[in-house]
Amino acid sequence: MGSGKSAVGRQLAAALQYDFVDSDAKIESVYQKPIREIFKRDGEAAFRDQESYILKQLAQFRNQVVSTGGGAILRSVNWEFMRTGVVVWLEGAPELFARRVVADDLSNRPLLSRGSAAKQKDPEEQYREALADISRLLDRRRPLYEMADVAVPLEAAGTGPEKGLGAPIAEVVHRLLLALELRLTQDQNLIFREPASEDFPEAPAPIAAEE
Ligand SMILES: Nc1ncnc2c1ncn2[C@@H]1O[C@H](COP(=O)(O)OP(=O)(O)O)[C@@H](O)[C@H]1O
Ligand SMILES: O=C(O)C1=C[C@@H](OP(=O)(O)O)[C@@H](O)[C@H](O)C1
Repeated sequence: MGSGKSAVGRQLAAALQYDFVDSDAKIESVYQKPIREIFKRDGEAAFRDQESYILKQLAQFRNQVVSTGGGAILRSVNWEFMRTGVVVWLEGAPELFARRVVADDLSNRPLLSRGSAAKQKDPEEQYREALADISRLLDRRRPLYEMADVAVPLEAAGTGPEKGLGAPIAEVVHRLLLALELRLTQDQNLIFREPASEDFPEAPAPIAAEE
């Protein structure tokens, strides 16, 4: 949430001459509803089913960079799909993510609980609330993010996590490519993992879109 998965993923795909797919955007186009509506009307569990279903479809393809939602790590079945590729964690401080999502668009981030009413609040208050929500999510999820194949730090050179200053997107892509190269010299198998097949575990059936 605000780590830059979409922004970095898009530039990484361009550098590699791969396709770029944002799984949240795919969910919105397949189910014809904004993510916030899916959460509001159908609930988080329905969203997670749709997310698993889309990740399973995407796992059939090669030569692509997939930017997932930040909660894709929550279901173990999703790891089977994501691990048909190399899983990257963009690792940063909650302060950095909170600053970005407040500057960006809180209204389409339903897990930032007070996001829908946030537009009326002053930026300092929005930041404090987003920071509390993101810190809580990160604390719970950190052990899952740590399962990624490659971790890329987002802090700008010379600043600590407490300052929360982010490196520019191009610098993050550069770090990612270097980390990937290093990781692949340690473990060639990462790119020779079994191709997607019919043997995949079933993704939960997504609920049908209304209307
Ligand atoms: N390295 C970066 N430096 C500055 N702004 C960034 C960087 N990465 C992302 N952003 C901005 O932060 C916001 C959230 O980025 P986004 O790619 O949507 O994150 P995510 O997909 O992880 O939720 C966007 O406005 C994006 O332009
Ligand atoms: O962290 C999460 O559980 C979620 C993150 C969102 O994606 P971003 O990480 O791109 O904001 C989106 O998938 C949904 O709101 C749930």
